[in-house]
Formats: sequence, structure tokens, C-alpha cells
Amino acid sequence: MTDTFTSIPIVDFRRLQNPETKADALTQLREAIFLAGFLYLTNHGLESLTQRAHAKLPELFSLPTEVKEKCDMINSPSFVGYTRLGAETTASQTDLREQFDFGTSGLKPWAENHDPFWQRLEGESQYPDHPGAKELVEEYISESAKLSQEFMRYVSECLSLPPTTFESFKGNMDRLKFVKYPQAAPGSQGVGPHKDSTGLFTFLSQDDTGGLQVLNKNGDWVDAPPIAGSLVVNIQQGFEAITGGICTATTHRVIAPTKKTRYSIPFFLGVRMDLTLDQLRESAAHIVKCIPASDDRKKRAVDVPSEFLSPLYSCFGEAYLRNRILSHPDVGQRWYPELYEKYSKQVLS
Ligand SMILES: O=C(O)CCC(=O)C(=O)O
Ligand SMILES: [Fe+2]
Repeated sequence: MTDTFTSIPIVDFRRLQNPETKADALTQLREAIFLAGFLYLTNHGLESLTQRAHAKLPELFSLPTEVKEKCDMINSPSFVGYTRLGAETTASQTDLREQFDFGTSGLKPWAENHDPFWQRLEGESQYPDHPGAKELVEEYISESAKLSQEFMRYVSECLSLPPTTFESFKGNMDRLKFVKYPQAAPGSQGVGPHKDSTGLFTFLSQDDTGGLQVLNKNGDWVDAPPIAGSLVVNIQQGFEAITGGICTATTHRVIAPTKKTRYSIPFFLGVRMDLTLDQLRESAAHIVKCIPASDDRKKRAVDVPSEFLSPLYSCFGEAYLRNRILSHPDVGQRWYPELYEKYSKQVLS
């Protein structure tokens, strides 16, 4: 195994499911997790659903502005809803994308008097007023949740852990986004360099445009060109924290397209928000002990704490809320004015 990657590995889900090929496929999965933190998942079974969803996206984004703005994220303390072009910031720069954010539906509503403030992140989605939109989102989230649960079992197995190891870390709310990147001048920022921070794993369906890039350990940007029918899966900071930093969340970005509009659909598998730093340290220590990683990697795991685990925050939920407030400052200022003031002044060490 070399020290870094120059292309994104491919893992065939069907080979993980087939007892005859499973051992070999688990080895590939482990290398992808350790080496890149990114992989293409093929033969995952959601091919026709992702195709149907992509066919719907141009329609949804071409709805009249007033229809889209009726479900504007500014209405939502849970940061779900529509974000117009230019209202999102990553790495201190404006992203050139427009998007709808949704979450798992039917969760218990936030109760001001006894739920913690960050629990308000879990709330009902706002759907664009368009036939079939809500049904499509609900089906997409429910199918992706099933796939991601099975995927996580294989991840546990490839790390020599019992298959259900990570299940108790799963949160109540998964998130889904429909994203549109309009054509822009060469080199424009579709979304700036970032690690996904609000969950365990991301499952991304991109169209055939290209533009997604992943940072390797030498500091080079590696293209993740579209592979028809595949999902790009990556580790989020929640999973990095749970594995004590051994499985790292990898930085990525999207260069805005120059020739045509790009659409993508990321699904974010949620993490349990009530986990405190101490609880996490304890379970991470246990998990790290079992994972067969090199001593060097284990040492690095201790040396490189995730920013998600900053002692500035009481638990995952608070770190997550901070991330949402700073990414969507208009929504943050409206619903959490005091926290906005506090978080925007903090510097993460
Ligand atoms: O649109 C994409 O391909 C990636 C989007 C992304 O990285 C994100 O929204 O976190
Ligand atoms: Fe991302």
C-alpha cells in the first residue's frame, strides 16, 4: 500500500454482498477507507432511483423564484429548505450553487422547555410546492438510509470490528440535498474546500459534468470524475471522531462547471448529537484498540484531533450547530443571534 492516492478507489457493493467475493471486497474497502477516505460504490441497487431523482432536478430548480423562496431556509431553525445562489459560504468564500436541503421526516418536534438547544437542528423539512417532490425526497432518504446501514456493517467488518459496532452512533436525522451549480467563469468556486462535518458518511450521486476534487496527503487535488450509476462515498468528521481519527475525513471541493449546469445529490448519514467529548474518547479508545492499523497511524490518530471534537463544544450537536450557523450566516443570525456572535468570533485550534 502506498502512502496516498492519485485516483479514487472503486468498491463493488455486490461483491461485498456475495459470500464468495466478500473477503476480497472487504480488503478493498479497508484500503479505500484508510488510504483515501473516499471511494466509488458501484452496484449499490439505487441506480434507478438516483436516475429518477436527477431527471426531476432541472424541473425543481426552474420553479419560479417565489415558489422556491416559499420554502427558503431562512424560515427554518433546523437549516432545511431552499438556499439561493450566493447565500452560502465555505472557506470564507461564497459558493456558486443553489440548493434544497431536506431531512428525515416524522421526528419528534423540539420542545423548548426540556430539549437541549442544538436538538432544534432536527425538524420538519420544507418541500417545494411541486407534484411528487415530497414523495421523491422521502423515498430517497429512506432507501439511502437502508443502503448506508448495510454499508456501515461492511465498514465495521473490514476494520475487524463486529458488524453492528457503529449502529449506536447513528443519529435520528439524515440529510439530503439537491444541488445545482450553474455555469461560471473558469476556476470559480462551486463549493470551497471542506470536510463533511454533520454526520458519519456521505453518499453522493453526481451527474456527468465533473468538477469534484479530493485532496490527497501530498496536498494535490485528485479528480473524482463521474462514473455512471456510482455513488461517491466519503467519511465525515463524525466517523473520524468515532474512530479516534484513524479513519480520516478527507477535504474535497467542487470547481464550478464552465460548459453546462452541474447537478448533484448528496445524502448525509446522521450522527448521534448527544455524544459528549468524554463519551466519545472512551468509545474511540476502545474502537482504536481493535482496529488493525499501523502504530504510526494510531499515533497520528492521537496527534490529529478532529476540529469537530473541539473542547469548545459540549457535544456533537453543538459542534454541528456551529457548522450550520457559519455556513448559512443569514439563517444563523435570524434564529441563533447570540450563538452567531459567539461562534463567528471563535478560532478553532
Ligand atoms: O456537489 C458535489 O459533488 C459535492 C457537494 C459537497 O461536497 C457537499 O455539499 O458537501
Ligand atoms: Fe462535501
